[in-house]
Amino acid sequence: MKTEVAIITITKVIEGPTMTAATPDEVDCQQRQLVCIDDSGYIERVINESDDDFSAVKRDAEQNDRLLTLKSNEYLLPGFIDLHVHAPQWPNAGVALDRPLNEWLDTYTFPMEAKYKDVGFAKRVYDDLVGELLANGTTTVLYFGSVDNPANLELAKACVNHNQRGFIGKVAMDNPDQTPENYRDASAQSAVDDTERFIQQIDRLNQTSPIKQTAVITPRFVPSCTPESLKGLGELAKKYDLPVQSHCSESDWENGYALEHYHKRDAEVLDEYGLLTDKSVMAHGTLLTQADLDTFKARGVAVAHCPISNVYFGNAVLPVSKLLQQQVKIGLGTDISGGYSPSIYQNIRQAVMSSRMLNDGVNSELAPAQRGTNYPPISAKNGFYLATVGGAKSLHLKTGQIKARYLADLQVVKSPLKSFEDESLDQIFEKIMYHASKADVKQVFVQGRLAKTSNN
Ligand SMILES: O=c1[nH]c(=O)c2nc[nH]c2[nH]1
Repeated sequence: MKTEVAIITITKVIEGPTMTAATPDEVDCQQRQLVCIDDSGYIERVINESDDDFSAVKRDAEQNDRLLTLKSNEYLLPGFIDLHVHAPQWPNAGVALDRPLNEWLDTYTFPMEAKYKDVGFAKRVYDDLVGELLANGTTTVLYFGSVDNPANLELAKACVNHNQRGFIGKVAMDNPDQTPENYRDASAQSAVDDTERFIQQIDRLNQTSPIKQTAVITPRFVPSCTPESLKGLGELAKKYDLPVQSHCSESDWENGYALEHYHKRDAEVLDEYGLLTDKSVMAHGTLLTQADLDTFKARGVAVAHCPISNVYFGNAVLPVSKLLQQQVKIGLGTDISGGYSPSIYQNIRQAVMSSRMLNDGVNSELAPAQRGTNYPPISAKNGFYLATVGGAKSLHLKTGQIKARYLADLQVVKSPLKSFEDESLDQIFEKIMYHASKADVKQVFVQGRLAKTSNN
């Protein structure tokens, strides 16, 4: 019997220095590699300068016009994965962050999200947002949409048009006590039915889109849902084996709501309704207890750490090093617009800074030994790991690293600062983490497809 041999065609070869997380604490930096990308958008091989066929592969790519050689101050990194974005809140980025969470939601956020009944408005905002996130080096995003499906479908189409991998949720919020009349699901049943309809719409969209989009079961959070919608959504998650996203233990007010209304922690409520699975991503978690973390670990639930947003609404600092040490899945999220910045670089920096304050403590009236906590601060390398490998593991994606058989989700980044003397790749890596902005992200590839380019 003849065995079929799949013929792999290399469509692009990128030559240059690479930086990819190897472990939470180590970044593998290489001075010169060839990253060979195949026609299905996967990295087929990574070739070192010392490998026998380095020159031959480079020559062949050059002759066939497939070689991209990075400029002398450019570096190839994996694209970032943003685990928490509220797409409809993009026009509000940076607005009213001094208000408490419940007031911010009622006064600014829900009224903005209600505007997405206007599909034309949705189209304009989502086109801009998806382009902006890609321009910042973000290749995969876990999005909260809004209540209204026509707008959510526009978000999915914007991802397809811009070549971004989107995980997108129709937001379910049917509790009349905690949601405004003009912006809520009419009933628990309609919240569940509309979620199922959105799953089918995404399936249809995927039949013609090269980069697949994924529908996500999205109960907004315990306060805005009724037990009936939580139950129905848990059943849908099981029926379709889909990812789930929500907010969990995100602030004193929200934490208190579950305790007062259910006499349970919100993690327990979500778990009871089948919403904590190994495909669940829970945003914030600043107030998770050890028992909650044990549940997350047992179920395989991931935390979307949103360090900028947590400064405003979190009421505490998430002990990232504790989660890493306990091997609870964790990645990074910008939380537009609870977080004002669409840049994962900025969130890496804030994650490091918040962790240092958690370790040191903040009250100068206390003696040093009483002031802080025992959770070690995290490093820029830890932050980079969360933004790449952590996100990929949370979404079960083979991406986030520059490795054979991984998706070619990549960003070309220019070193933001001049070098005045010889610097190690490790030093350059740290300077990129601390200084890079959108202007330094020169090209972005998602599944091998060019999604951003800039000529300067
Ligand atoms: O930061 C947040 N942004 C939101 O939109 C939201 N909804 C519930 N809880 C939330 N937290």
